[in-house]
Amino acid sequence: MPPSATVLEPGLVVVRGLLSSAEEERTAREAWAIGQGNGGFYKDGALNAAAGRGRIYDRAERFAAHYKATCDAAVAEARRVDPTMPPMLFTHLLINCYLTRDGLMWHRDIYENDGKSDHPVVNLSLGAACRFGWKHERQDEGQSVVLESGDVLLFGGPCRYILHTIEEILLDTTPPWMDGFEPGPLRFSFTFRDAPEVLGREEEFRFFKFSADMKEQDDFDKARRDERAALARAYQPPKMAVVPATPAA
Ligand SMILES: O=C(O)CCC(=O)C(=O)O
Ligand SMILES: [Fe+2]
Repeated sequence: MPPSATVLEPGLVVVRGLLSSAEEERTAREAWAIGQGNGGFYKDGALNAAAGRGRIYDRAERFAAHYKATCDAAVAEARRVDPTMPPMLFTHLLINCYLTRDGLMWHRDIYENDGKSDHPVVNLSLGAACRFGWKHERQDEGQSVVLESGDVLLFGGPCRYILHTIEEILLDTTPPWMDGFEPGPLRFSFTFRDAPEVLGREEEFRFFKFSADMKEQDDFDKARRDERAALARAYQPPKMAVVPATPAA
């Protein structure tokens, strides 16, 4: 099946059908295996990020070459359909493993380990589907999209700093290959990031919990509001040019 891309809005694109189901299964099994070891999804016998979620964050070179190939193919496809989507260079991978229905709270990817530019965050889903919500401002009504196994969501350019949430993991919506999956139904997300600033400092971000950092989220929102207010104050309506009517000959 050739990949197909949908532009949800400029800077926000879903690419579907990049991986075969054999590739999806292989990647999920590989991620589950990496997650059991040192530097995996667990710390002191418990999942390391939340009650139902474990995470791995490390530099790109730690992972097999097919991750970069998938990321690059998704970026190329998204840029083909959306000219506002910037390029990106994959430097770090965050793998989230969700074992319960619990998703992830509203947040913006504003931290150093998320990357500091408008280059897209590239997010591959495998296993159980999820409902992904997004909006630009806190007071906006959110929109949502279901991400299924194999879907790649990219947010960059004008959407790089959107507010987003994983509303729910749909544990009963799994691809056929997950029927035989040893730990049972679960969701993986593989988030590819262009974050050259943190190369060599991966240890600092291994157990990062953004729920503890909501002040930074609030500060970011306030800075946005202030910036928009300043732009609105500085705005001068364009002067209308008065063109004299040409007298009829
Ligand atoms: O799991 C996902 O798909 C989203 C992860 C996410 O938003 C994040 O880690 O910042
Ligand atoms: Fe995020």
